[in-house]
Amino acid sequence: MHNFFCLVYKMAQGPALVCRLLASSVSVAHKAGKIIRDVMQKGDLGIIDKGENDLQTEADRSAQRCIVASFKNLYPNVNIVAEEVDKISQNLDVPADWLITDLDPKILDLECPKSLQGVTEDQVTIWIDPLDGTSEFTKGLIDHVTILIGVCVNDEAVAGVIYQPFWQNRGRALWGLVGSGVGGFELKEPPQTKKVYVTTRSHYDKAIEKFIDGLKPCEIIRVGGAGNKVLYILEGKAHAYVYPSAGCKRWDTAAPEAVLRAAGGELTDVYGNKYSYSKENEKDPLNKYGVFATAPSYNHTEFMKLISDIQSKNEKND
Ligand SMILES: Nc1ncnc2c1ncn2[C@@H]1O[C@H](COP(=O)(O)O)[C@@H](O)[C@H]1OP(=O)(O)O
Ligand SMILES: [Mg+2]
Ligand SMILES: [Mg+2]
Ligand SMILES: [Mg+2]
Repeated sequence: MHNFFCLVYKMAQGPALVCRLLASSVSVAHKAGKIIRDVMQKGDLGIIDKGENDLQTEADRSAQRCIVASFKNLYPNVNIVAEEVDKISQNLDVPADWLITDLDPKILDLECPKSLQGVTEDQVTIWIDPLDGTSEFTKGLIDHVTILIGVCVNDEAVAGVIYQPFWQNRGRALWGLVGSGVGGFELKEPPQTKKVYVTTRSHYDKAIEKFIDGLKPCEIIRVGGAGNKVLYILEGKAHAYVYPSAGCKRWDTAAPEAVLRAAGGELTDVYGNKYSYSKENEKDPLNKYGVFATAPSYNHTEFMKLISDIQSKNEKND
């Protein structure tokens, strides 16, 4: 009888906030993906260099405006942190059809994990990377590009969407909800015969090369984007993502971490510690101690021991 009243109460309340946020993320990502494809098709990318090897395009700016305006409209009390901070990207006066109010019905049907059912707007921070893999985007390597929307509760990334705008020319949304599962793709295990690691394409340097060399014998794949590299793990093309350097920010890892963790994998810094996704990190969003992510079947603690050994060896030789 008690369960019956719980069910009636839940139905009266509607889907939990975290599920609504994830459902919005999927719907908004589809629109932002279309915006990115349209910019690419027009051909005028409007490239700006924000720093050293740190590009931004019209697609980054417009996708961010669409995503942030849509979230602010539906969830005015949720904290939102997005990558692009210039005036144009922050202009939320967007065309009416960029304000997405749809909620993906498949996600709304999910059973929200008990621990997330009572979450309120003030506990939530959404970390948004409107276009991850900008460097690759400007070079026409469109398969590396993703849109990342990470739903975080207090410190933790609990739900997220990795959206590939150029997947089969129409795009697809891969999502995860920690404690519930993943969807939008087929989760695959990496090969058992050899270890495959995925790392940066555009931010490679001597120090990273030396670090990676310590991981031999293994295969190294170099591709762009944090979202894309986590997809390599999720789709069984790599055992781990290795980025032993500062450079990625919280918006690069929030969504990938949530999807990967929902699948049973792990993403931490070089010491095996989780990054915090609370809104306080907006002032200093840098993932200072690198990014190390592992597949569900690959023991993260053991991998981090291997990483620690490589670091010690490198320090001794320096
Ligand atoms: N040094 C850096 N400066 C700016 N962004 C970086 C840097 N290193 C990594 N990133 C961000 O992390 C993503 C993954 O890095 P990499 O491809 O080098 O492994 C990049 O696509 C970029 O995101 P974005 O493209 O959204 O600016
Ligand atoms: Mg960028
Ligand atoms: Mg990024
Ligand atoms: Mg970006």
